[in-house]
Amino acid sequence: MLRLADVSHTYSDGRRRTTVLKGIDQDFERGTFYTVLGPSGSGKTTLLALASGLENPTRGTVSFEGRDLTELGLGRYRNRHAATIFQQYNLLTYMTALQNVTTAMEITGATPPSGGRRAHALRLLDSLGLDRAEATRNVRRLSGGQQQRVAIARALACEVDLLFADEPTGNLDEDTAGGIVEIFRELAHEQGKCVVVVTHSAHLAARSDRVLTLRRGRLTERRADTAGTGAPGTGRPVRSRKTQPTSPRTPPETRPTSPPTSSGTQPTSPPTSSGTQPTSQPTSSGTQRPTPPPTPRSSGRG
Ligand SMILES: Nc1ncnc2c1ncn2[C@@H]1O[C@H](COP(=O)(O)OP(=O)(O)OP(=O)(O)O)[C@@H](O)[C@H]1O
Repeated sequence: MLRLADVSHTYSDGRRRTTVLKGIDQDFERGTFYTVLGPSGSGKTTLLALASGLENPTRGTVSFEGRDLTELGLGRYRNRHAATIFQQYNLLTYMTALQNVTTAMEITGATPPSGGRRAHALRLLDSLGLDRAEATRNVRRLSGGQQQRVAIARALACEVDLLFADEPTGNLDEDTAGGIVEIFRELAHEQGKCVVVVTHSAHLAARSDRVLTLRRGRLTERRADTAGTGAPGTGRPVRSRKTQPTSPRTPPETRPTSPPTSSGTQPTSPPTSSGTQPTSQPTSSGTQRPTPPPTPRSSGRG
């Protein structure tokens, strides 16, 4: 589905050049939940930025279903196929949860399967455990875990095949984080999405199908028997055997250990193409990653 072929990435900072990723070859498949581990500064966020179409690699190709993203167009790819959930959610804090979701649908031109955008957004939020009162509340008055679920609903509303998340449980308590991880598993195993999550959490990695580790610019895969849920020794994803329907499900309504901070809710700008991406993304070095401007669809999904 998504292929990184001989991908390298070098940042140039004045006269200094830092090669963060070195010749990465990796396929990401449908119906699979991946986690990417690695020490701080190893390039996990950079890898996510390239895979999610926020940036082009300085060498190599990223292709979606056989088409190079530069040929497909990064904006088009993000609009139609990939959504990113950021650690700080990047919600629009002057809006309700519902408005955050419907605005993303408007920007990306996502067409709801039935009913209007509002009804679809309410259904999505409900399936993630946010009732109507919570859905119509300003997002600043929601807990960290609820805001995270709004960010997930917003990504899902754009009906993409690929879901990327950067440290999605970093600010959450154990129960809430566990609920979010189960949502990722269901999205992969029951809705056939490809979910790629960057994390420092060994617990989260243990719930994923395939665990990739980034170290010194190289990506390696840990055997599934040490990852927790994969078939022992095969490294292959394990499909969920659950029989109950996906929706509605209700993740735990616990609050984060620390209250949501303003940084967890302050967007730097309105959502762009996928409805989930800010115009710039802070990096570990404190600099801003440039991201392209929004490219709204002219018509329905194609
Ligand atoms: N825009 C940039 N310009 C220059 N260097 C950058 C830029 N963005 C990131 N880097 C550098 O690239 C390296 C990898 O950064 P990245 O954010 O991808 O790492 P990470 O593994 O996600 O780190 P963390 O786990 O701390 O979030 C770091 O050394 C960082 O300083």
